[in-house]
Amino acid sequence: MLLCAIATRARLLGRGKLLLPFPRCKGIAVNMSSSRAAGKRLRVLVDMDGVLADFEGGFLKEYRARYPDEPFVPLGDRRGFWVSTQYERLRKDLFEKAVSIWESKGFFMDLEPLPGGVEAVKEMARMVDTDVFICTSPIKHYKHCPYEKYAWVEKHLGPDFLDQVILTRDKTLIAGDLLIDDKPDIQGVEPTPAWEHVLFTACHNKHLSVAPSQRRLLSWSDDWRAVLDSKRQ
Ligand SMILES: Cc1cn([C@H]2C[C@H](OP(=O)(O)O)[C@@H](CO)O2)c(=O)[nH]c1=O
Ligand SMILES: [Mg+2]
Repeated sequence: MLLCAIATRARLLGRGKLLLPFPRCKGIAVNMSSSRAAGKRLRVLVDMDGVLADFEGGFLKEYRARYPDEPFVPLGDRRGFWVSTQYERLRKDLFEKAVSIWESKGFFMDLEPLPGGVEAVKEMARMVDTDVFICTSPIKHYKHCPYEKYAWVEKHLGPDFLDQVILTRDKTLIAGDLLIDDKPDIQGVEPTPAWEHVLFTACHNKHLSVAPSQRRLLSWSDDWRAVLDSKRQ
């Protein structure tokens, strides 16, 4: 109630900031950035690995360079989200070899952008009434990955985009209208996340039949603009 009263009396400033009109509150900006508070802004959460950055391609290239004599899984034969699980099935000790690749310095930093992803995110960010966040999970071996994820965003999307990075191991806690993510099952402590999960097609999930209610984006050439528009009021 009080917040409502404050909000109605406040002057709206640019992107979701309210400047209180009361003399004693002069100059105090209250963050009203949530799409709910602003009324009609769309909030899009975009995953990083497998959606913007080519984790699978980068992994296979590095694995083959480091272990040229070991068996490997061609991208066309990938099944299941976790690379290490499939490698372990191939031969038990390949689990550790696979893990050693993404725990190495430079792995996340050097991932190539997936076609069209960076351009799509930049375009989304320019759309009216649209907020875009990169929502990505760091691996638990934290020595390089969190730093390199930020560095990747700075390199490919620019330093201003660093404000849009959300690092979390539990994406169900993040509120948004859409989550574009290549992981088929996104679970966490929140049983009913705010977002609709749009499954981004990747080599490991393309054979899965998804629930009729779940939407897919086949690639960044697919009609992601229509998916966003469908969520606007
Ligand atoms: C181990 C592993 C991680 N990842 C990605 C997912 C997470 O990033 P993202 O949330 O950006 O998709 C990150 C940590 O698990 O690495 C895979 O995509 N496949 C894997 O097999
Ligand atoms: Mg991913």
